[in-house]
Amino acid sequence: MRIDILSIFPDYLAPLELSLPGKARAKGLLEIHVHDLRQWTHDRHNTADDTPYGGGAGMVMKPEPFGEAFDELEIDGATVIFTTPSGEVFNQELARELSTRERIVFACGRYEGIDQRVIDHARTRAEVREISLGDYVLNGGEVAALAITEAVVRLIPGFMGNPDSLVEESHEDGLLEYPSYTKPASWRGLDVPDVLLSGHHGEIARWRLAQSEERTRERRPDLLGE
Ligand SMILES: Nc1nc2cc(Br)ccc2s1
Repeated sequence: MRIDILSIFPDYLAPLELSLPGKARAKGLLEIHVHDLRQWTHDRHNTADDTPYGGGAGMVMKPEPFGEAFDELEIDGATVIFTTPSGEVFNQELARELSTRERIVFACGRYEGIDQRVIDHARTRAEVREISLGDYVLNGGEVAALAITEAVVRLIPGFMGNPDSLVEESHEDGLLEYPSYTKPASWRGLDVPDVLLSGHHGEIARWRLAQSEERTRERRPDLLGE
């Protein structure tokens, strides 16, 4: 998978140089390229935004820099993700879907958003998804691009050292994950549940499922359709 990220704050994406995606890069599974959108501006001030037609507060990101970036990056056939508070809310199902893509290009919005014609133009040459992290508003799309990238790349086959660790995660089976414990068996007067020390794998599996169902019902009844 190749990921390109367009932002006026490229340093914000620096965490992508850390270990998680770096391992995949080393294995040849993943390429990540972060681009400063201002390299496609040509005025003295490297202007990437302007006032909105129709008036209103705030600024809108200009279409020309994105258009030139799309041309140079040759986005045709890629999946272009616009991170935006008005997008579909990201979830594990969407992460799984995106992990199958060969090429993802993120266009990170700032200010009041990106000129609509950028999205409309992108749809003529690529798969476009408009994605939000949740029902809250950030100051820009970079944090969303970081989160989506991490959730997606860890699902790329061969990326995680132990693929089994992907199976029993929260949201993988529509439930929240059961509580986990490790040594010591007793800590500050708190003991590990006996069933986990029993060696009875069937009982352990039943206990873990019951814990997942109880935790999901308490914290996320929406995941159970309740
Ligand atoms: N939840 C989200 N908020 C925002 C805000 C901006 Br500005 C750009 C993208 C996103 S995704």
